[in-house]
Amino acid sequence: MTAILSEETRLRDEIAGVGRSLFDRLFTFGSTGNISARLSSGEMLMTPTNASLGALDPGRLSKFSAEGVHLSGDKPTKEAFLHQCMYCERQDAGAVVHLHSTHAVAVSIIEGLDEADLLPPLTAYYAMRVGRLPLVPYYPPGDAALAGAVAEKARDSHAVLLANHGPVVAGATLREAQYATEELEETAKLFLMLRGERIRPLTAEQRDALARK
Ligand SMILES: O=C(O)[C@@H](O)C(=O)COP(=O)(O)O
Ligand SMILES: [Zn+2]
Repeated sequence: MTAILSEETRLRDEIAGVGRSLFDRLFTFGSTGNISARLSSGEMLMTPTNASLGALDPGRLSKFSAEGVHLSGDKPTKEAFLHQCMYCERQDAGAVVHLHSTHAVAVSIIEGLDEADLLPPLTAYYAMRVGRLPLVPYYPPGDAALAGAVAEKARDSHAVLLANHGPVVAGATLREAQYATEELEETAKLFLMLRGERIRPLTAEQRDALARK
């Protein structure tokens, strides 16, 4: 007989599976990064603080009410406010992924890039999955001011890059947030590989046509 899993059980398993996949493929390291997902009730599941994304226990994820009160599970990620801010600004968001992926972190440290949109649209897939990438000024991890600064940039973009820290990406589903975060990292890698070369990114018209799809 096929067991029918509840939405929450499915989402818990998915968070652990996505975390393991990202960790195993070196998209984040140690106990860096955090993941959250929103249930249709508005309640949120988040990864616990100091947990490795490679070894999450679905039953120990932190659960929050729709109003942001910690209800159960382990002590939540110190970026819980940041995740909640993303959901406030992005009404369509069903999940948020934050990583310390190496190439994106490197881009977050470079001086002199366009802080309203750090990476050029090198490929169609980047334009479709990520779009624009604003820089959020530096604040220490877990600082309440970091959450406010993210909210300001998230109004116009589902993906932001925290200065000297890493990407935060919202998606309608956890898979969408995961794929967009991976695309951001690969494009950051391409951008660094191509520094010093003459490049031909997509034009504004080509990018805008893809963003509408
Ligand atoms: O960079 C940090 O300290 C946090 O943003 C992070 O990535 C991991 O913190 P926890 O989710 O509290 O473990
Ligand atoms: Zn972090």
